[in-house]
Amino acid sequence: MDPAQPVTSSFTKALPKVELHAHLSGSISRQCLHEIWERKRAKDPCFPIEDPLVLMPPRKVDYTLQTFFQVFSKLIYQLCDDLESLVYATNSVLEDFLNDGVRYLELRTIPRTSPSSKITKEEYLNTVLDTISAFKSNPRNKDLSVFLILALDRGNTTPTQANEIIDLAIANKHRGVVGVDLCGNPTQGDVSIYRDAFAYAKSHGLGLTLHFAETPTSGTREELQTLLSFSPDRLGHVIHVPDDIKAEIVKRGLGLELCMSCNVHAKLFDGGFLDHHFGYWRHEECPIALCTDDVGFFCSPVSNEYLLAAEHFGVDQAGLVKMCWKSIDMIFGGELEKDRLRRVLHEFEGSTGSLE
Ligand SMILES: CNc1ncnc2c1ncn2[C@@H]1O[C@H](COP(=O)(O)O)[C@@H](O)[C@H]1O
Repeated sequence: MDPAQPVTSSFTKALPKVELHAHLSGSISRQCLHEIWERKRAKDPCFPIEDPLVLMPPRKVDYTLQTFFQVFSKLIYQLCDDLESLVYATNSVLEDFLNDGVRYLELRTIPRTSPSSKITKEEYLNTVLDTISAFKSNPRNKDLSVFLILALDRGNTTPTQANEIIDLAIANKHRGVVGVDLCGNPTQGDVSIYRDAFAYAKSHGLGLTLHFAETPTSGTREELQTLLSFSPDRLGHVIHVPDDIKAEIVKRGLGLELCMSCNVHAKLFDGGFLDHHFGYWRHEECPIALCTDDVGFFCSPVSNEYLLAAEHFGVDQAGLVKMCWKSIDMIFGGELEKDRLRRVLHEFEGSTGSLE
């Protein structure tokens, strides 16, 4: 590898990447949503939802928190409210990550009933897991390992429901559920009510990742101290963090899932790419995985997130590869997967001359 060579999109696409922070429903491409819509429309000409390509025009990425969460309830969940559409969408998401050069994926999703209550949480989860399993068994997809994280929707999940989701996660560990997450609208809910649920998850060997300091209101010292008291393994977003809490994160060496395009386009802080806190965290010891969050909204695949790190922060080829080496330590998928990824990255390092 020659650090003097510029970082190109073919380099970041070929770079063997891990994607650790991707919400299933937010990762569905507009084209895929459109195809699901067409199928529904063919079956029922009165299907009341407008074409996703009209509701989410091709280059639109400026989804702020005011509009963002509504798109799930008013569009995506209405389209993926039956098992056939869920399978179609999940396959499409997996293929998109594979085609972007992702070699290890931890997809996350909130087990949910469909708006029309045609699906139970168990059916939802079984369908996603069956789809992942069928995808993995196809030799064409052998380069991508896929695992699942179950998420709790803060503000919309009672402690009892949280425990039920953790029960589902524990019961499906053998099928590839590796962790749990706390997500949802960061302006809602009291995170302290999930203490017991997360302790229960950890006691069964599940990894714990938390959406952390996404907005100033969810970045209060009280909330962040509560979240850190759950002993998370990784943190997502990590935007509005006071200095003493930053120091604690560094002391613990927590893995950071940073989502540049999401944070900039959703205006989760004032400023552009150059002001993104990747610029701060990249100089700390914590491992970083650049992630997409919701590529269906922000239209920046993982390879582009690595390209942005090069363009805006001057990270060279060697720097990006080093980040990928460190990000392997963050995965919840176990030592065999870590070994596999190290082999893949090693091979990549040996072959990069041909990419330049
Ligand atoms: C700004 N980024 C974000 N912050 C917080 N929560 C987010 C999110 N992006 C997505 N979600 C959460 O994930 C769900 C969609 O995926 P699943 O239906 O579970 O697969 C959304 O409803 C939201 O609760």
